[in-house]
Amino acid sequence: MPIVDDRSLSAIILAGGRSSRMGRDKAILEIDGIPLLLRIHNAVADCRDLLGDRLAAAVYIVTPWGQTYQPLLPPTCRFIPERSPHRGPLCAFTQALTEIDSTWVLLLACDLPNLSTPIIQSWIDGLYSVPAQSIAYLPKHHKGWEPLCGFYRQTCYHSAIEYIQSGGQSFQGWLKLNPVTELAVTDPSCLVNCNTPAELDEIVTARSKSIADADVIDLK
Ligand SMILES: Nc1nc2c(ncn2[C@@H]2O[C@H](COP(=O)(O)OP(=O)(O)OP(=O)(O)O)[C@@H](O)[C@H]2O)c(=O)[nH]1
Ligand SMILES: [Mg+2]
Repeated sequence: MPIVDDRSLSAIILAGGRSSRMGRDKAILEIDGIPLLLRIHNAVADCRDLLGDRLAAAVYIVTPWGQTYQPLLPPTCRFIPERSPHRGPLCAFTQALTEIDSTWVLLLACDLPNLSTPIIQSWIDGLYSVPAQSIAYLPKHHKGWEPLCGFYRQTCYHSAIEYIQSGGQSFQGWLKLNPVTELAVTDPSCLVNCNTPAELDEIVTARSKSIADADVIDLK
């Protein structure tokens, strides 16, 4: 696919995991009545820099279960049916890259309930100062990169496919072989993802508490 615009950006949301730790499909779990997949879709779809006037083609969901998720999402959202389900996030991402023609891709997991449009927008603002040799712009945590909540150049496809063809499967392993620029995150709670029922409870409790605290401040 030709690369159309040096500053263009689209988004890929991965929603093909087994949710084995959660015990039920995470993508459709609701927080405040909104399924996690729709939440993350809306957070990114509302960003002003997302492919500009080609917004309709800007958000892609990679999943084997498009028919289940389609009714939950706006009709502008595009689905990429997974050719080989359950081969893991790196394979799903690499397949999706073949359908993307923007220079940059924001890759997101479906279970990031605290990520909001202003946060993503502020990250996008830093994107264009990333050195040309970096294949990605990602937050860091103590164990390595946060691969499912950050930006990749579309051209990383070549290195990803080479890594997969040599038997690699892990994002961390692939990223170690490539230059990556750190995306500095001021509040790490925006990266929280929910893998287990206990983590989901914790997130829901923290959100209710912050709403209650905000109400108290309002009343003062
Ligand atoms: N399309 C696609 N997405 C995947 C695949 N494996 C994981 N994901 C997604 O990658 C993101 C992060 O994965 P996890 O949080 O580990 O989710 P998971 O694999 O469903 O959960 P566990 O089975 O508990 O590990 C989630 O959005 C998953 O839906 C895959 O093979 N294909
Ligand atoms: Mg997760």
